[in-house]
Amino acid sequence: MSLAELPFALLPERHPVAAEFIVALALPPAAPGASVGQWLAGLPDEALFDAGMQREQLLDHLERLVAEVRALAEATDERIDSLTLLGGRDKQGHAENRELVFHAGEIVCIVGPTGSGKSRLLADIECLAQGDTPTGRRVLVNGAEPPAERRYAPDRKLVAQLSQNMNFVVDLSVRELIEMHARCRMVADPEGMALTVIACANALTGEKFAADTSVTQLSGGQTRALMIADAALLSASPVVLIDEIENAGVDRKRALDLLVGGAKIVLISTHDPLLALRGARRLVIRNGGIAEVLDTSAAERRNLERIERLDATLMGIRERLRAGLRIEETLTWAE
Ligand SMILES: Nc1ncnc2c1ncn2[C@@H]1O[C@H](COP(=O)(O)OP(=O)(O)OP(=O)(O)O)[C@@H](O)[C@H]1O
Repeated sequence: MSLAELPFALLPERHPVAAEFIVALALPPAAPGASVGQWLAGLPDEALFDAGMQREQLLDHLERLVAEVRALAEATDERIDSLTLLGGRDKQGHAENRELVFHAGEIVCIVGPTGSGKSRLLADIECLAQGDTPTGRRVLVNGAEPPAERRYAPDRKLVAQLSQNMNFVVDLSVRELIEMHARCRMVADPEGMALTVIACANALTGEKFAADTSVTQLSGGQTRALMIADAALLSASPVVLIDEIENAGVDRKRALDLLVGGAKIVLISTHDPLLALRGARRLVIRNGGIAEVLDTSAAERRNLERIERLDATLMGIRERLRAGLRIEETLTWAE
């Protein structure tokens, strides 16, 4: 059925963006039972004049809007089961000689000294490098070279990157911002989704915030928590890259659980043992190249449990300091 034949009453359900466009132009709704074409034919000239549109142009506009929305939905719904990283060369030009495959639901950590090339590796994945970055690495999607439009069209990005700083250029409430994102993603219930994302973000951070808080008033930790919850629940990107989440006042364990729950590939650059040992494996970067790939061993997993207990004790001390209490008892680390 063409758009002109569609009953006008079905427009909000079938093509919500087109329905919103009509509301935004302040055009009057159709008589009961009318199709979109009949509505268009019956629109008073002055309403069209006020909207700055001609009759034929309006149908053309609506049809293009519907087609674009459909193309966008098809592009972002494509499943990513794996990313393959084909090695390039380190800063000295030595070949990496590696082929690594990352699967959906996997956490991969990237460790290495300052300046060794961790961010470069994330950037190679972000731009789906094809031998055209300083490292010469290549990235395959589901085992094949990604088409060029994948790399360059911003609305078809596979990768959501959570960077260290997030500056908001608009002054919206948290609820408005996330609802806006949900609408762009064509989520069925944007209001409900916004509340879910906010509740999740609040579960990740010690300092809770209200839905009506302005985004510019969020602390660093709150912003981070919001971006993580948004990336986990609302982002269509099947790959999430994180450049450090330590020291941001975020519950890192929960954040990772949330992110991998959505069958995403999570790559995280970190020196935090809590995060580095939670991944199935970690890439050791030296001198711009992947020097080693370490699978997390059984002994390391056992140590992770100890480190988690240590971290819980430290968090408890932090909470007490925050509450203005003294820390005077002799501290012991229970095993
Ligand atoms: N294989 C490579 N060939 C050439 N240049 C490289 C290579 N890998 C990294 N570099 C360059 O080295 C510099 C440092 O790399 P990068 O910023 O990725 O380090 P980092 O490990 O993230 O550092 P930090 O921990 O301080 O954030 C960058 O300019 C980067 O482009």
